[in-house]
Amino acid sequence: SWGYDADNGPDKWGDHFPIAHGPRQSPIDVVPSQAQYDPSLKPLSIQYDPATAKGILNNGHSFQVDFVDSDDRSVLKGGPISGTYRLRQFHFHWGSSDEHGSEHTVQGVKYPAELHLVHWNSGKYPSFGESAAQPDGLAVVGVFLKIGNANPHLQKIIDAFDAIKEKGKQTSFSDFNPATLLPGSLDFWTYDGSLTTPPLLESVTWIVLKETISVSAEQMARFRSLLFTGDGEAPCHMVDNYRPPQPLKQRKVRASFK
Ligand SMILES: O=C(Nc1cc(S(=O)(=O)[N+](=O)[O-])cc([N+](=O)[O-])c1O)Nc1c(F)c(F)c(F)c(F)c1F
Ligand SMILES: [Zn+2]
Repeated sequence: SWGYDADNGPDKWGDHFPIAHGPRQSPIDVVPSQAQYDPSLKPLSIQYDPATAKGILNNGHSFQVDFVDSDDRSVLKGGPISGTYRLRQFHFHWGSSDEHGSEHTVQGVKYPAELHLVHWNSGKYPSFGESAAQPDGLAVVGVFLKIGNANPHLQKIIDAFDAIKEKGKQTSFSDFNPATLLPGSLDFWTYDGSLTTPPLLESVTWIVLKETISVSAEQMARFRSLLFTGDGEAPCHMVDNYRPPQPLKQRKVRASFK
C-alpha cells in the first residue's frame, strides 16, 4: 500500500488515487507577497478541552493523537470557516534531517516538521467520514516547527513514543490540551485544498499559521526513532513522511493579516 518510498510514494499515489492530479491538491508553496489580505476573515477561535484526549497511535505513516469527537468540547470556529468543526486528531510530518520535513513551504522555505490538527464540520455533517467526502467537510490547522529551544508541551507526546515505536502500536493518552502546541499569534494563510495523504480527498479548508513553534534538535531525533514498520518486519525509521508542494492551479491564498 501507499507510503513514502520511491516505489509507493507521492509520485506513485496517482496510480490508485487519480485525484492526486486534481484542481485543489495539498500541500502548496505559500508565497506571502501573492497572498491577498482579506479583512472579512474572522479571528480564529480554538477551544480544546484536555479531557477529550483519548490515545496515541503509530498508524504506519505518522503518529496521531486521537480525540473524543462525539460532542463539541474541542472545536474550531471563525477564520475562513462557517459553523463549528470538531477536533478529530492531530499528527505530524517530518524529515530525515532538520533541513526539510514540512509539507507546506513558505516561498520555498522548508521547516523540519509540520503539525496538522484535523477537524470536521460537525455543524453540517453527521460524521467524520461523511464530512471527509464534502468540499467543506474538513479544516486542518497547520503549524510549522522550527529548531530552537526544547518544547515542553511536545515532550509529553515524545515521552509516549517508546510505547508506539512500531506500526499499529497504540496507548492511552489523556489530559492533553493541543492548544499548548499553538504559537502566540494565530495569524494565518488559508486556501482550499486536500488531504496530503491518500485518499487525498479535496475536502480541506487549510489554515496555515504564519508563526512557528519551537522544537529542539534532540526532540526531532526522537521523532525519527519511530518506525514505519511493524513488529517482525525489518525496521525502517519513520522519516520523510511528507508530500511535496503541489500546483496551485486556479487557487488564491488569502491572508488574515496585513
Ligand atoms: O483521518 C485521517 N487522518 C490523517 C490525515 C492526514 S493528512 O496529512 O492528509 N492531513 O490532512 O493532514 C495524515 C494522517 N497521517 O497520519 O499522516 C492522518 O492520519 N485521514 C483520513 C483517512 F485516513 C481516510 F481514510 C479518510 F477517508 C479521511 F477522510 C481522512 F481524513
Ligand atoms: Zn497531515
